[in-house]
Amino acid sequence: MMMRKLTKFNHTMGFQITHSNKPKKVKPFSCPNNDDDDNGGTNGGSLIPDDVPGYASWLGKHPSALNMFDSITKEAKGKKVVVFLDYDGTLSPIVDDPDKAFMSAEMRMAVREVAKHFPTSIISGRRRERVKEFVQLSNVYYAGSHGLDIMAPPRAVKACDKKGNEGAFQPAKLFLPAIQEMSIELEDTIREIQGARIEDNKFCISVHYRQVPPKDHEMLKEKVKSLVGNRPNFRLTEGKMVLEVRPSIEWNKGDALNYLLDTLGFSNAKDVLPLYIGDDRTDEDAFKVIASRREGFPIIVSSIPKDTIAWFSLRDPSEVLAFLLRLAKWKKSEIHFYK
Ligand SMILES: O=P(O)(O)OC[C@H]1O[C@H](O[C@H]2O[C@H](CO)[C@@H](O)[C@H](O)[C@H]2O)[C@H](O)[C@@H](O)[C@@H]1O
Repeated sequence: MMMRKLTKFNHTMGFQITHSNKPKKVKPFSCPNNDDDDNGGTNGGSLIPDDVPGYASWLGKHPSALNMFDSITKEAKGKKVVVFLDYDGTLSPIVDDPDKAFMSAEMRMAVREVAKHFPTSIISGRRRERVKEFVQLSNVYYAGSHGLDIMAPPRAVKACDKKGNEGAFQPAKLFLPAIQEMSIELEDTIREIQGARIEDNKFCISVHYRQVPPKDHEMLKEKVKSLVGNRPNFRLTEGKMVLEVRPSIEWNKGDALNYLLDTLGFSNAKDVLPLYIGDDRTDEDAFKVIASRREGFPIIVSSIPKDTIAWFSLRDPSEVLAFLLRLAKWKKSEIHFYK
């Protein structure tokens, strides 16, 4: 269905699939034994994405959003574009130490420019405050913990806690004591595993194994799965060399996207065009929402072929940067044209 729509869209727009003019050198995969992990644009080396088996034909199904740019803006003309961005692997490269996943100054400038022209939100698995520390922008909205902690526009206050977090929408708040207990149990569970670490993301907990010797990966996963399997209040999702322990409520990045569209005042708008850029499995929930709206653009960041329902792709954060800069430039030129 999606492919049919994409094909029709390409046809209507006279679109032609080509590779982007990006520098060819990218780095080898740091973790070759994890099928789901791509290089996130960080590792130095000689692997060329076009040489990755299956990448060229995958790109045929998920064309570069840079090559599609003119078609995207043609579709966006006169509509209200709303931008949603993931953080890790999208705005910042994947690195070994989660505390060092810094965003470049160029990327910050690009996001700031985009946010000047379009309502822009960052939806991350991390705790909301942490993402804000990394991003350091006041003109974007932040959703942390995979959308379980959303700071929406002030006029759309849906929840207010007594600790002063006025305006934050936190649908899993009642789970907080249980999450804190779970965090302690997880620490105990992984204590003996070399390189394993816990990241407390407030409404969810990440168990990182990027720095765990490969021989111990399965053992770590088994231990965490068995702990979480015994706690009906929790569920487990997997990201890039990370297990994400989340409260078992039906709420994901797709729901967060809908919530933000709603609070931004676009719930009934016919001419709204959400654009979501993300690299990880949890971003697929947001892609799904856009796909079902039949308006907007789900864009995956990946330099290896992977299963996705995103229509378009960008190879790594450097292509995300190029795309965002073009988007801001396009809007500026439009404003100038109509003046
Ligand atoms: O939704 P996201 O913003 O993409 O968050 C997903 C996870 O991202 C972070 O982990 C990932 O990036 C780290 C830094 O590059 C990397 O070391 C790790 O292996 C990746 O999985 C974050 O630290 C996690 O808490 C998020 O769940």
